[in-house]
Amino acid sequence: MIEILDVSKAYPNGVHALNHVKLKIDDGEFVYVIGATGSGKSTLIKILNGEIVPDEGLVIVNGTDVGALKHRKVPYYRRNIGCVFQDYRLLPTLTVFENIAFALEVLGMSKKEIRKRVRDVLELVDLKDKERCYPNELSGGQQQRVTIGRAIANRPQVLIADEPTGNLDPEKSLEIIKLLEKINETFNTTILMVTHDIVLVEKFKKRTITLDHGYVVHDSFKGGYKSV
Ligand SMILES: Nc1ncnc2c1ncn2[C@@H]1O[C@H](COP(=O)(O)OP(=O)(O)OP(=O)(O)O)[C@@H](O)[C@H]1O
Repeated sequence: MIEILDVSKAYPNGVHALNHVKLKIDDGEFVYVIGATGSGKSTLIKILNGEIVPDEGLVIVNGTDVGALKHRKVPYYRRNIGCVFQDYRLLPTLTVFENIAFALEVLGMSKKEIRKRVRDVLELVDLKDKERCYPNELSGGQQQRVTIGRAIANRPQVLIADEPTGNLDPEKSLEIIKLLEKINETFNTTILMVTHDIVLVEKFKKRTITLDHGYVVHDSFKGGYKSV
């Protein structure tokens, strides 16, 4: 479970990026985070993955007090948080197979386990026939599917996707959201997806949290809308 308890964050330039944010997200939920540019969405994600520490309040992810983590413990915490970004961030000199395998090698998995896991992941993201390709030989949608595969290869409990469809056309965006839904259903992974794509939000209805100037101004909670 993710608990964000009265979290505020201001940057040194005086911008209050988050103000008294309170949210509770259950295991296995699929949640959109929306809001205008500068409303605090990325700051919320950075606080969740331990990149920045809140000035006030607590962030508890699966029992871990993220803000209190020692610097050297953050990489271990992040093993449980898969991250996907708009700009894919694949390693250009590694094949699709190697990109996903690399994420598992650093966790110390055996070669045999890695091979099996990568094959399973490639099947899930429907890219078995592309395992020997390099990222620049793939379309944007395919690259994003590899990134998602890499992010979930070690079965994290939480997947954070920051504008995963930002560079894709509507058809490819649809594929990505369906893949995220499949991951959510197959592994019960909690998914937080930051998006500007209101068409997707309207079409694939899910709990939607709206930020405005660092405040949660709306939270549609499991179907019915509740204001905060
Ligand atoms: N490192 C930083 N230093 C100073 N101000 C920052 C920093 N990062 C973000 N901000 C400011 O904090 C506010 C929230 O930024 P944030 O990046 O969280 O918004 P966002 O909703 O993710 O925006 P976008 O949709 O454009 O990505 C903005 O006013 C932004 O200018």
